[in-house]
Amino acid sequence: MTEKIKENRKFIIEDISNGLERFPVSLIYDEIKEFEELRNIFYKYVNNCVTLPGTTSDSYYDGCDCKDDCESEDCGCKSTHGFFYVSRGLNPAFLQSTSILPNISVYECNSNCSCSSVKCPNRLTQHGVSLPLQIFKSNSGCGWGVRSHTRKIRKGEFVCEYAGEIIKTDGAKRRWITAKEKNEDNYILCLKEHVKDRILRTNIDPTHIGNVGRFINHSCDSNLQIFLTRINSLIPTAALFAKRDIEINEELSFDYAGGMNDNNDNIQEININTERKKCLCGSQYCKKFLPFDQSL
Ligand SMILES: C[S@@+](CC[C@H](N)C(=O)[O-])C[C@H]1O[C@@H](n2cnc3c(N)ncnc32)[C@H](O)[C@@H]1O
Repeated sequence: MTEKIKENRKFIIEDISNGLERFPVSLIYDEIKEFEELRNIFYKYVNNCVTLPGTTSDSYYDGCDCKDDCESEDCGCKSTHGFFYVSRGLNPAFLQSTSILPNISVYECNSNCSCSSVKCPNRLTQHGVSLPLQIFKSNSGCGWGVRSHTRKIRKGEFVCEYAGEIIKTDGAKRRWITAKEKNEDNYILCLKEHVKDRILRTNIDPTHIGNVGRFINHSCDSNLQIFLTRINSLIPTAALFAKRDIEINEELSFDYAGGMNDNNDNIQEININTERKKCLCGSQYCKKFLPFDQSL
């Protein structure tokens, strides 16, 4: 990892992903101490989630047998699961339809498909970061944050996934309690999908092992939205897409609750019981506290 001193006396790591992402992910900071503190906690960059024993999913879904790179409506993946992408981004219709974690999953073409892994338009998040993302100290008081520092992001564009260790729920509970006891930040994202009468739960912990998504802060009026995508595994990927056009250097954010409404009437009570963290997003729609998963 190369570290340079810039003229304005800020330090920059040119690519914290060490070449794992298609685009370098830079990290800019003012004091060596800040980077050393980060490295004591976050010690491994990965570009996809890593599974621990007991959390793997061996089942695959079938692929398509397209020879035309999935142009035709007969594509097995499209006709079975639907088609969500246009112009190398998420169809804006899906972004407008809901602000909550939608009860749909995007199925991308996968290693069982015969289409081109490069040209097929039904392969997007699997290519990883395609934007000049930069990790920086946010002005909001929320610690590190993420922005796109040399180009705008257009509505529907894929930004990055929220990658980390996939852990079981009892492990997530243990880790959450330990972090709370040590007064450390919580990074665990719990995804819940309602499938028939069951809730499928996926816990992602990027505290120590993760990607750039780990540095994205919460906002009650966010510019990114989570969608679940599935590629080569039934374990979903938490993919972050732009909800609207985003300016250069505008801080990126997503709703940690996936937009699911907290019951505001109970917020004070919950705060007393669980010591929820105050939200610093500064939006006019701010719900005052960070979302909290009560099952942890
Ligand atoms: C996924 S991390 C985001 C990156 C984090 N800022 C960092 O410095 O590593 C989540 C943590 O960031 C902080 N955070 C994120 N959004 C926040 C917000 N709107 N208000 C206050 N703290 C926030 C909280 O400490 C939270 O546990």
